[in-house]
Amino acid sequence: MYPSLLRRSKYLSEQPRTRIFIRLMGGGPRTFPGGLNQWQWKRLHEKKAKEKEQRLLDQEKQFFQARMRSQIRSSLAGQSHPNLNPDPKKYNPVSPKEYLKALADRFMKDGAEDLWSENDGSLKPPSDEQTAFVGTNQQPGSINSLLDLRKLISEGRKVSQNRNNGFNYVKSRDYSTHRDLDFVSRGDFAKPLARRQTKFRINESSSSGDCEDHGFVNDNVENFVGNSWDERGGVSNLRNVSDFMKNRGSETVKQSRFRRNESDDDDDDDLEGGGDRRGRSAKDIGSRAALGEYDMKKTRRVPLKELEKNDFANEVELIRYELGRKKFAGNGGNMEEEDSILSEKRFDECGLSPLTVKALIAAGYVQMTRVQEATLSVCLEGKDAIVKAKTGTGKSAAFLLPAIEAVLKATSSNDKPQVPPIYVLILCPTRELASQIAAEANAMLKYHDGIGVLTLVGGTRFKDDQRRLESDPYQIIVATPGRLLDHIENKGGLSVHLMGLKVLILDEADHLLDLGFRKDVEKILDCLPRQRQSLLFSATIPKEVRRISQLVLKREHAFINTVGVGCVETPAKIKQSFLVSPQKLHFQVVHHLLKEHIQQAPDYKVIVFCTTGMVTSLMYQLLREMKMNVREMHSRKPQLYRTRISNEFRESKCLILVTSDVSARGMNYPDVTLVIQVGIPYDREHYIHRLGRTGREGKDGKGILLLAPWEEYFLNDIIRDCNCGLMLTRKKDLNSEKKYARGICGILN
Ligand SMILES: Nc1ncnc2c1ncn2[C@@H]1O[C@H](COP(=O)(O)OP(=O)(O)OP(=O)(O)O)[C@@H](O)[C@H]1O
Repeated sequence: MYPSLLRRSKYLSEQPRTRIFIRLMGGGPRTFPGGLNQWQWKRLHEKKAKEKEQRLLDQEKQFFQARMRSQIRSSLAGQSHPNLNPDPKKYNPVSPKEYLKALADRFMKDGAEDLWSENDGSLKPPSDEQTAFVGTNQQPGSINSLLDLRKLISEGRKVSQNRNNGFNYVKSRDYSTHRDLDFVSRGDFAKPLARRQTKFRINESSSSGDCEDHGFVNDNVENFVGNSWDERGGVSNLRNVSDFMKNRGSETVKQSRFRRNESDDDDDDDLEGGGDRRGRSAKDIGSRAALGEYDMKKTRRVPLKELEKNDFANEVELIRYELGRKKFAGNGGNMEEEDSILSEKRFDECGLSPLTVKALIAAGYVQMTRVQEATLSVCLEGKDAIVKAKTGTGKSAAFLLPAIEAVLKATSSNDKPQVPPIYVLILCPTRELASQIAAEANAMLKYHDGIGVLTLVGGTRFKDDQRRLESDPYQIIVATPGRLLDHIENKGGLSVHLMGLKVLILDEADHLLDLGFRKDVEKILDCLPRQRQSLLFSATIPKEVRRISQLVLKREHAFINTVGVGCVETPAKIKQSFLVSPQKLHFQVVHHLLKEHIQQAPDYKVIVFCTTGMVTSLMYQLLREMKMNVREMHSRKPQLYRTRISNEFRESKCLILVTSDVSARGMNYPDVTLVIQVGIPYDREHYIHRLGRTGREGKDGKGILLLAPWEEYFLNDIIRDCNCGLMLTRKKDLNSEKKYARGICGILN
């Protein structure tokens, strides 16, 4: 094919609608209905979508105008309009233009400015008062400042909706607990706002014993209180309000701020914390009141896009989850118990086969975990789903159980295919994880005869795989993408077996859809039947992955998120801290941390993550020289060695595993007491997954992130984007502690 054609087809295949079409047509059509070419077809759809949005906006406007007319009529008649606020002094109505702007905010997304027409008034700069509220460094009159203002209005509106709209209640639930302050204080953005809160949090932490076990890190926590945020340049980092707004966490601050404004006027000043607020309060600008109570619409417009539909499903799941939590709290559960991963529902209540339930009980599973409860009903119905739940909460069983049920259903049907089909394909990123999942599946199949599970992973003899595939029928395959693709491309007949596939599962889906694996996964997908159920699971699902997930999932899929929108993504019981010290001292620091931990926890089990295989190997050798009980695991080691070490570490106590990221995701080593991450993790997701090797099943755990001074910026990344934990960025010059010259440490949650 010509290069330009190649480029074109690549671009087209990235366009969801066209891609689906291409897939349906098997290879991509040259012409589209009506004799249109690809580009005309694409433009036609874009135009239609725009027109639809414009129509909806027009409808909203008409609705508003009708409301205004009825309001004017009733005021002329001397009656009070039901939608008018009874206390006009308290809630001054805004002008229709301002209202329209706020209204347009509903369509506030990329390119929404196009929806504005001259009739809506020109895009004027915000008034002085508004600018004063929004921030300080904006150029008056710049479009950016206006957009920020709009965004702010819409944020305020959302918060006011939270109070009125049942669905949005869930989103705001965390603000109403003592976690408010954790949430608000998280991140640099919070510094100018919440010095008092931070002190409060520290005191709270110490009094609840949160910080007690942090060793030398915690010794300095009290001293941190006295330091100023400005030490780290945190306040000055926020160069302007755009930065502030872009910051996801800042939305949290805004929301919390509004919420507090609405609920408790007396506390406004404390939360606003100084110079940013003049004149108008948040209530005047952002809340429902700011819209003069004209905006009484209780139900939201029907979402247009698929993603919005999924958000709705997400909201429903959140409500279910929240109701469960409330019910539990109502039954006398306290906060501590609420952190348990288990729900109240038992496995025998959800329509699983009795033999599976028997095997689960034999494995010690009686009650479901929350993620299992949330997903099982959806998955058992055969729907596609993308599921996000914290590390160590039982996601593996959540996808294995519906997979096993699908196999049972398929085998019990009367169709007897000539080639024994593979009914379930589970893809995962690492070999050890594949073996672990296969072992768990086998445990659940303990009482089912004739259902086989096969792992296809790299590092083993290809021929052995082939021999096994030929000799025995396997209904469930657990594979890493590379090896599976080898089999598919090798024309060993695997593709034929895969034609009967019923369920495809991507564990650690975000990683598998990441650039490193995506090409292989796409090739595999091309060989699978389209009529199948697809399930995607991970503890982290960034937005981009949600979008890419459309590659795998059907249009009508469920998005189940048991983490909660905007909630901390790491298990609550893991105490996280960080340490910044010169890189040349890292080895000594790790050695010291390990010695200290071994003294504190006699049954220690520690994982030390290093950035590369070579560093892992070096760290292992040094620690071994220091007579520590240590093992190493990284991709440079042969598979047999890796499997042996993995099994040994799973069974043992009093052992240290030095490893690269091959152990970062999914590995379930029980009772790991400490995770040390040496050097900057690849990204925030890696940080979360590595940390998640401890504190599993709702147990306690500790995580320490050790950074070089030039890697310190990563702290801002995890604060800003991931809500990994509360970030008390207090830090302490450890010169006095000679061991870590110029070291800096702090508590992450
Ligand atoms: N219903 C249950 N009852 C008791 N224990 C369970 C239950 N479900 C899972 N577990 C246990 O919880 C632990 C964590 O499970 P699992 O490895 O599936 O977590 P995960 O959510 O997949 O974690 P990760 O995100 O790290 O992959 C395992 O030890 C598993 O045996």
